[in-house]
Amino acid sequence: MPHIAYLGPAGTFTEQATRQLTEGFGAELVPFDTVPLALDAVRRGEVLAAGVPVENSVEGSVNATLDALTVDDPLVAVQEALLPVQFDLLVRPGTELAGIRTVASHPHALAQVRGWLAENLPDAEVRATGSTSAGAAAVAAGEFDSAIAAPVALEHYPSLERLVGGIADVRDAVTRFLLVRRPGQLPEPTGADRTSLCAVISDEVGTLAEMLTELSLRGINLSRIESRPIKDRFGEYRFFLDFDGHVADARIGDALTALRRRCSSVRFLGSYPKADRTPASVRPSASEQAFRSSAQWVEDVRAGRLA
Ligand SMILES: O=C(O)C(=O)C[C@]1(C(=O)O)C=C[C@@H](O)C=C1
Repeated sequence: MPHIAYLGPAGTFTEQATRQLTEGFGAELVPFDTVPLALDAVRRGEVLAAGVPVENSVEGSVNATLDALTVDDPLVAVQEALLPVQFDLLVRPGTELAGIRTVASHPHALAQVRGWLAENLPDAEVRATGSTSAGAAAVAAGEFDSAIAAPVALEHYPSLERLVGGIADVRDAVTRFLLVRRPGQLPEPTGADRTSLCAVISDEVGTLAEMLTELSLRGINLSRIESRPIKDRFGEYRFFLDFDGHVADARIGDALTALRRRCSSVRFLGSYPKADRTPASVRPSASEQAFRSSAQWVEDVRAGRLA
């Protein structure tokens, strides 16, 4: 039975997403305290894959995940899931809103309920934990008065109760998760795929614009660009790009070839089916057929088959 890592303990949104991503595999899910630890277990081959959060529609990128994907041996995403997020306020029985002095949760969760906390628990001290369910576990252990947790957390902490449900400053908030593995056979192209990569470019006039032009010239839709500091040199950044298409598609392969030439370094982070299954729109000049016939034409010219 394949073992799959996730950000634990049991009852996180990541666990829920990882169950969805591995449905039908008969996988055993293994909790880790942090995303980097989960990814290291994949690198060492202790687990087959890891489910990790990458981005939230309210709070943006999960930087711990992005950073952990750029260090050590490369890993690639093979599947994507989108999960709606709303939170419960969990407490020990008998606790009332007025008696809450501390509220614990993952920083990304706390950021998504900032408005609710300001209105309902203005005097409570906010404490960051490694995950939403780590917050719930700490409340069960008596360390904090309350936790902002995933609705599924209650199943795992039966000594707690839901004081308030459906908490969210933004009603339709969504978090995006990836299933990440060691490099190997890529998922088959489906026509509705996303490719992710991370590129470091030199600090010179126009390099970012030129990198993006390589995509737009080939009609490739960029769905996300994010920069993170390179860390060991001030003022230098790595760019995370997500765009429509699969590395097996001619236009994507052609764009990656160009990026590899232009950038100081490029790390491929995977080509995988998009969770929402919306097909990529491909202009006629960027179609497989257009790439094939023009490459054939160049070959014919080189071989002297055309005048
Ligand atoms: O703590 C959890 O439950 C997680 O799965 C992490 C995480 C995140 O990193 O964004 C996942 C979804 C929610 O947006 C809040 C927290």
